Amino acid sequence: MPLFSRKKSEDAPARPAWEPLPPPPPVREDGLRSLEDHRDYLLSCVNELPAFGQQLLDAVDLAICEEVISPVSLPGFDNSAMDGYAVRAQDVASASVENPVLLPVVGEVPAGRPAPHRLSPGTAMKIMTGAPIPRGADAIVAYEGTDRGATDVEVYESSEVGRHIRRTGEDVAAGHRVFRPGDQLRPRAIGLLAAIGKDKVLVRPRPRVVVVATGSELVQPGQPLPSEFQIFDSNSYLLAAAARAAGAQVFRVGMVSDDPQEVRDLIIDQLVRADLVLTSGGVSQGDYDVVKAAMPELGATEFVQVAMQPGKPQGFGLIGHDRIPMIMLPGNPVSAFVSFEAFARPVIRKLMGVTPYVRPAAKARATHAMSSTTSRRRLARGIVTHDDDGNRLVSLAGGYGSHLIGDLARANALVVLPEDTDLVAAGDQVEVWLLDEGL
Ligand SMILES: Nc1nc2c(c(=O)[nH]1)N[C@H]1C(S)=C(S)[C@@H](COP(=O)(O)OP(=O)(O)OC[C@H]3O[C@@H](n4cnc5c(N)ncnc54)[C@H](O)[C@@H]3O)O[C@H]1N2
Ligand code: MOO
Repeated sequence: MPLFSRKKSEDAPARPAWEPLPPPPPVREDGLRSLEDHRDYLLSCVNELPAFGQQLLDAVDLAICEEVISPVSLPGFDNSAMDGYAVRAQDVASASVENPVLLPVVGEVPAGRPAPHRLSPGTAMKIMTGAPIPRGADAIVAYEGTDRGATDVEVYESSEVGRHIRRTGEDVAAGHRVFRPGDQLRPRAIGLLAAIGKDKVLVRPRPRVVVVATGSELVQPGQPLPSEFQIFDSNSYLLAAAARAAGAQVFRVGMVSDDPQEVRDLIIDQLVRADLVLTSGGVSQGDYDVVKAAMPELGATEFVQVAMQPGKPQGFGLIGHDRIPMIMLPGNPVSAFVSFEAFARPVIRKLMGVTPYVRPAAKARATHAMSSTTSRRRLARGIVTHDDDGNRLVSLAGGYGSHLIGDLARANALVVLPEDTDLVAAGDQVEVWLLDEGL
């Protein structure tokens, strides 16, 4: 016993009283929270990132936050769809290969310039694709229907009023709304914005997502494994790649050991550049479950068990004074990925303002029996194919274990096996989350 001992409260550094998390949804009688309740709770705890003006090419795939009314018509003026001659349809009505019509060529209109003068009856004017139709002309004859003459042209085919003429506003009318807030700017949309003369748009930025893997057993890929009992860190790559595919700007920090102070120091350093922090590992019941041990000191946190397999242990927090959202995923690689799909991807999409936040569910016919787990939703790894009629079929990509990253890599879907069902029979329809496009 020391003679003098200081009071405990003086020893321990004062722990800031973090503003608590919003009230979480209640757990079920078995102590688990449903997948939907947990996902909706996380979504309710994050806000869309503020919008800012971006150059067009930096806005690809982002959600626009303004209504865009086209200030111009597209096309902006009647113009030619072909290189050829502007004529009056009635002047070439009788033209054929046997009986060509001969017209004097009275001028030329390149793209970007007006016609030199009005087209008089009985004459032709050379015209290039995109050039404005001269007043007096009402049809185009393409070069291929003529002898391409420079001073006079022999026309071998008839035309009709409007042939090869692209009309003002037939694509987009001036004053028409071309985008509304929330639309995601795919490359085609970027093309339209440029076509109506916009060089900047108001969009929500890509969320900056910091990815950290925890675990003293982890070794950086590319380095030698110091012992046969260590493993390469796959989760930080898996999660970074998935976050990038979801639209985030990713900072893969890599690995940190199971030392709580090291984890805290690293997270504090990273908060400054994060809109979201994703970690893997250290959220279960183990003696070294470092994330669970370290993070409550840095913010308001919650560790909960979700009624899903894999992905049961989950952590969430609003960290630091800026309350940066942090999703603490379980360490088993398949658990980390499935949890990313269920929770982190919707959150990233909400930060970006891109809807729907959740992947739309699809259906597929099971090609063989699949077993669920009692009271937990099973998200099995599946391979979706199509039958001859184009209907979706799904079979399992290997086993149910949450360490089977080889099977995960072969899968293109997650098969949702309900908690109230023990067995899905061959031929039954099941819900699938399609992970790749075009399935
Ligand atoms: N007594 C109990 N033990 C466990 C429970 C439980 O309820 N009671 N839950 C199990 C479930 S379910 C899961 S999921 C895991 C989650 O554990 P942690 O989040 O604490 O993860 P770790 O223990 O750190 O790692 C689990 C597993 O994954 C491997 N791992 C971790 N990080 C990586 C990485 N970056 N790259 C590749 N592999 C990684 C790690 O080596 C472990 O094998 O807990 C169960 N236990
Ligand atoms: O729930 Mo854990 O994620 O099964 O492996």
